[in-house]
Amino acid sequence: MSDNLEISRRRLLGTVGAAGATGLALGAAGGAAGHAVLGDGDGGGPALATVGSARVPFRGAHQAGIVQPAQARGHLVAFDLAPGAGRKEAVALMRRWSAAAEPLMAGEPAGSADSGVAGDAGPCSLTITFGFGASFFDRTGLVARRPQQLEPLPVFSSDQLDPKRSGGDLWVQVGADDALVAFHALRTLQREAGAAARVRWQMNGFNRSPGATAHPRTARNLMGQIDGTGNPKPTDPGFDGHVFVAPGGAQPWMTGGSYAVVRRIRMLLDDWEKLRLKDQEAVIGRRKSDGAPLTGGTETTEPDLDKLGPDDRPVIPADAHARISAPEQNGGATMLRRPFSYHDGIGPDGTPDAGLLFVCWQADPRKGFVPVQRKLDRGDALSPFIRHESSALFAVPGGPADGEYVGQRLLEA
Ligand SMILES: C=CC1=C(C)c2cc3[nH]c(cc4nc(cc5[nH]c(cc1n2)c(C)c5CCC(=O)O)C(CCC(=O)O)=C4C)c(C)c3C=C
Ligand SMILES: [Fe+2]
Repeated sequence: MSDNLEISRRRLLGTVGAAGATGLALGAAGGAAGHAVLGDGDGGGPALATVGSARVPFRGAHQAGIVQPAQARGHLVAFDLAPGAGRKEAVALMRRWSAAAEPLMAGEPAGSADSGVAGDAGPCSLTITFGFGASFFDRTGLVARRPQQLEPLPVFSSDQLDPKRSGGDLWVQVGADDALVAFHALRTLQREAGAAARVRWQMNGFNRSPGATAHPRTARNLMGQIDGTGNPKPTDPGFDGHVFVAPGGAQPWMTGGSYAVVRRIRMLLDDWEKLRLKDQEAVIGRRKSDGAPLTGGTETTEPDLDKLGPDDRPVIPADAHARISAPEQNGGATMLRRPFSYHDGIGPDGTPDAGLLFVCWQADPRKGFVPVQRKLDRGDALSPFIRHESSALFAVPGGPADGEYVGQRLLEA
């Protein structure tokens, strides 16, 4: 491998939160965390370089849709078990969902009744991830197996949460680099839910499409910022410990699993876009153009939090979002952010309902999201420009072994 290729590979590895990474990055990052992306030479399919052929395995130590780069299209859907449905119905549902998810992620029809919507497409990096909310354990009589990590998130002073779009017994995250493939997976799973579960809320998101930019740079959000730079990398020594539940915990069925915090965060774009570029950059503490810290360098340069400007004030302001949320400022609290942007239309007053479907992954939300959000809630310069509108927390079990369905170790232990 030439030096240049080596450098670009390392940079690509740093873009785990970005859509649009190449097959090289997908394979390398996935491999580090127990996943591989299949393509070229895999059964004589199309070339690895095409978006359609990238495939993420359904089985493995961890579920898919956590360490892979966030896809161009995402659907987040919470279901509630139907009245009267309990553990038996939940077992049957997870069996059906797993039986459908495995072929779909391989780019194959989900049984003979497949609608054919994704018929001409490859897997397109489709991932389907399943999680359980705290209420699932009450509904199924499994309270003794509810992890302490699922204790309700604290109420934050800036929360403006809609209960109808929060919580849920079950959660499905669908991501794909093609909108038809993503829709097809979502619709198939919704049909498979049958009478056992009903949709509680659904959120649809997007990211940059693979190949849209030649820059191997982290993706931008709808405020225009490069978002995801500080994410832990699968190649970091402590990555697995921060993101995945280690063996030997109080709930063995969660080994290899992770906890997903989901927040629908509206961006108050009319107010944000009125700010001058300099002020927007001060809110985050990074340059808008290339994501570099205000103390200089490139996107991957460490911010110098102690550096003072000519006015003797910190170059990265005390209330800058990236300063306040950094692990070093929060006793090491670390999470893997894997968001989708959303746009749900423009209100009668011309205000866009747009923002971030913030999804973050950690081995324990009490040591990841919670302390960081507590701090942001107290004095983040970004707060006047965002609004947390819904919230949910899910236990996402490890990936299924051969012959298993997702959640079997919880439901049948
Ligand atoms: C509680 C966790 C966080 C919420 C909620 C959150 C919302 C949020 N963030 C941005 C934009 C950016 N965030 C950035 C960094 C960053 N944010 C969090 C946590 C939350 N953000 C962390 C842990 C970090 C990394 C800090 C670090 O390691 O230094 C950045 C800077 C670039 C980057 O590192 O990603 C941006 C930009 C928005 C717009 C938003 C809500 C809508
Ligand atoms: Fe952030």
